[in-house]
Amino acid sequence: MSAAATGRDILIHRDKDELAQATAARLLTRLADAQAAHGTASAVLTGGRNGNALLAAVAASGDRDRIDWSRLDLWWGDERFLPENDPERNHTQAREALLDAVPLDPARLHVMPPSDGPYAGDAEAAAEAYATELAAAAGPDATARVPAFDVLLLGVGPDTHVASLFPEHPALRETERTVVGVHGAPKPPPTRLSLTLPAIRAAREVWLLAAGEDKAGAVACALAGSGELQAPAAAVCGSSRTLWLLDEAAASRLPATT
Ligand SMILES: O=C1O[C@H](COP(=O)(O)O)[C@@H](O)[C@H](O)[C@H]1O
Repeated sequence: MSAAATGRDILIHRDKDELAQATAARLLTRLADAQAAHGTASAVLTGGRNGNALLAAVAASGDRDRIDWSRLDLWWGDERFLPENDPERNHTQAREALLDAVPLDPARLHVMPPSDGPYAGDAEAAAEAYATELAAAAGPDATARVPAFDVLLLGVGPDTHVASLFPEHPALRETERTVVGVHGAPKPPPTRLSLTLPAIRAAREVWLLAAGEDKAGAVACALAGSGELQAPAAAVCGSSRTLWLLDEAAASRLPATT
């Protein structure tokens, strides 16, 4: 299913700070609604500049305790395969931005394995372990081998990558596995773990974040209907909603009719 198949919404905020604050408010509302509807909520986090800015805005929000943090499952869309606590790991950066400041249930915090843990340098084994954890949480009735996440966040890279799915990379062609080891990534570090397109598309809502001039070409290219292999951001969608959250600089090359 392509992103075009489910349609998409595009919201443009003035600048990166307004984008982060408005998205934090939107995320807290979405998760509070999910907890009201089915007791728990689930979100998939993204790293990178916009992902970290969003988490910092949640941390600073006066509304952050509108959600019950102990009934929130947090997953990762991708991770840089580095030693535990490495400052370049997405999880390390998220801890600093938000996670250490809120009362999460450690059993609901689903961290992708580091490179120095039990999988010692074996990204494939680490990916398989995370896929097993996802499948266990999906439950026996799930149509996919991952939970139907309430919100899955994706930062859009300047080359249109999302999670650790890079243009023309073989990981983009994966149709069976839900998590893969990514080797030879063009952005450091070269070895990463990533959800695959089928796992991402199982989410109820997929939100793509992009701020800044350096993202304008990627946003225009993905929203112009580029091929999935050329522009991974064009390949993702949620089963209920696909929402692009931009600032004016990132939206500056979109045609006026978008
Ligand atoms: O390396 C990564 O990059 C992307 C985008 O990051 P940005 O700094 O260009 O916004 C991010 O979404 C991904 O999680 C991360 O591993």
